[in-house]
Amino acid sequence: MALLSVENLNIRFGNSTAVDGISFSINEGEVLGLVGESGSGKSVTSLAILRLLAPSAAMTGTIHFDGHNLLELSEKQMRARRGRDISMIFQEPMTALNPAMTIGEQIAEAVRVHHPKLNKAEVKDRVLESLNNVALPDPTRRSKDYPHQFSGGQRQRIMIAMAVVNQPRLLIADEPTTALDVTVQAQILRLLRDLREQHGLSMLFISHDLAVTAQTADRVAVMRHGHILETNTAAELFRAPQDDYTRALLAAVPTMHTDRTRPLATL
Ligand SMILES: Nc1ncnc2c1ncn2[C@@H]1O[C@H](COP(=O)(O)OP(=O)(O)OP(=O)(O)O)[C@@H](O)[C@H]1O
Repeated sequence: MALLSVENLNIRFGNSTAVDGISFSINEGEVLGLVGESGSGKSVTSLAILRLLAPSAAMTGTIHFDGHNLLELSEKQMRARRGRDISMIFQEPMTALNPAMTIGEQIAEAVRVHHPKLNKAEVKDRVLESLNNVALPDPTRRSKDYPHQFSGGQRQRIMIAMAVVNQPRLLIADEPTTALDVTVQAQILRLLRDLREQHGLSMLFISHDLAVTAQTADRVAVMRHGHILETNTAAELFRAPQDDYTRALLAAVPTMHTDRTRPLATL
């Protein structure tokens, strides 16, 4: 059975439709990529899963997670799931991190919200373990530092540590590497792959970049103007794209295997 199953999800803001009857599912341990241009409805979809959209958003359809329709849960029931069963990371870690608190305190707070009975030493152990999991160097000392004392890539690691500290079953990663330079981007993608391998984390990986998505996801859903145009394994999508828009996205992907000695027309 799918861990997450979105069926016929429709999201409107007043008269404008942001998401128009989309369906997709994520199996246990699977990474689904959601790829599409700006404004296609990717972020709105992820916020709907966490029930974090403004009350002005009108939603129909179902979002089943672990057997429950999230759209029918009370706010209290949803709060118990956010950050514990389902976590999210964003493009810009500074929006998720509090600049006035040390990173250790912030991750500890994320632990205590869902595990109020743990004592101080147990919380501290979990904080250091999560910083170890994301390979932040010297976690004991650095947990006492503030967000601005880290590089962009380190901040992204810290946000990931905070997102996975309670061992969620689903991680929603919304453009997690877009703001990073290419080398750091590759390191963060590797980290996400490692976390998935080591902890069986399921993931919804959102990006406008098909190449990055294909490196990370098992299956990819291509989204445009609030619709999902096609969903396929990353390999099949590259081999035999079904939709013109997917073909256009693929044409924009630089290939490592291009033989530059051949004239362009024969490629
Ligand atoms: N609070 C809101 N009120 C009204 N319209 C909104 C609101 N949030 C999003 N939208 C609209 O919903 C549509 C989908 O936006 P969304 O942010 O999901 O796109 P996206 O694919 O994530 O793009 P980006 O990569 O730029 O974040 C857009 O047309 C956007 O203007």
